[in-house]
Amino acid sequence: MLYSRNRGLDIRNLTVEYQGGQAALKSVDLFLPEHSIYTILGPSGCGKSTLLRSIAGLIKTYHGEISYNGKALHGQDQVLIGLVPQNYGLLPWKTVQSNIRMAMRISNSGTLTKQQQEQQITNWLESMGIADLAHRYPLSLSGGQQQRVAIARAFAISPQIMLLDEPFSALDAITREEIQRIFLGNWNSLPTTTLFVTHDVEEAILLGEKVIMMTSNKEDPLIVMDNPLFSIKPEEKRDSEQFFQLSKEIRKVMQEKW
Ligand SMILES: Nc1ncnc2c1ncn2[C@@H]1O[C@H](COP(=O)(O)OP(=O)(O)OP(=O)(O)O)[C@@H](O)[C@H]1O
Repeated sequence: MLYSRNRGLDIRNLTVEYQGGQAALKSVDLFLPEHSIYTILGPSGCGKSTLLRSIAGLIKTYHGEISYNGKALHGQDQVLIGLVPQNYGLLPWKTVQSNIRMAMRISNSGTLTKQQQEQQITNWLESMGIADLAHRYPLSLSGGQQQRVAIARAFAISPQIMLLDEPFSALDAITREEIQRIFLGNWNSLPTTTLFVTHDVEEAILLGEKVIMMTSNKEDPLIVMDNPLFSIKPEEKRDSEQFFQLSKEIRKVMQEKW
C-alpha cells in the first residue's frame, strides 16, 4: 500500500515545563509520516514519556505545535490516539475483555455490531497470545501479560496514532523477541502512525523505520537515524552486517551524548 509522505504527525518547537521545574522538553522538532513507525531511544529523564504524554493530550500546557495531517492535533476530535503507558493503564475492576470493550466503546468504534466488536476483541487477544486471559482481572496477571493486554487494547481501537512507552520492558528476552515479532506482524496489518519508546537498542532497530535518539542535553536537536533494515524479515535482521553497523553507531551516540 502506498501512503502520502506529506501527511503525518508534525511536532514543532515543542517545549514542556512541569510546574516549578525545569524544561522537560526544549524546542523539539519531529515529523513522523502517516503509517510510519519510529522508535525512540534516550537516557532516563530526557523527556521520552513527556513527549508521548504531550502528543496523547495528557499534558495540556505546552509551547509549540503538535499537528496531524496539517491540523492542530488536540483540536481534532476525530483523531484517535492509542497510548500504552509505562504502567499499562488498565482498569483493575474490569476483566481483560471488558477493558478492551470499554476502550472500543469510548473510542466509538461505533460502526461495528456487538458481534463484530466481540470478534475483534477475540482476534486481538489471540494475536497477542492471551485469548485464555479474557476473563481475568489485570491485577491477577503478570506485568508481561498486562503489557500484552494493553497492546491488544491499543490495536483494538484502530487508532490513527499509536504511542507506546517501553511496552515490552517487563518481558524476558525470549518472550520479548516473540512479542516483538507478533507486534510487528500486527503493525504491518494495521500500520498506524506509531512512536515506540524503548531502552533497548536491538528493539529500536528491529521495530523502527527510523531510530530517533534523544540526548541528555535538552538543547540538542533529536538525532534521526535511517534504518535500512526495516523492510527485512525480522529473523534475518539480527544477523546482518547492517544491524551490527547501526547498533555500533547508536552506541557511539550513547557514549558521547548520554
Ligand atoms: N509530573 C511531573 N512533575 C514534575 N516533573 C516531572 C514530572 N514528570 C516528569 N518530570 C520530569 O521531567 C523530566 C522528563 O521526564 P520523563 O518521564 O519524560 O523522562 P523519560 O525520558 O521518559 O525517563 P525514563 O526513561 O526514566 O522513563 C525528568 O526530569 C522528570 O523528573
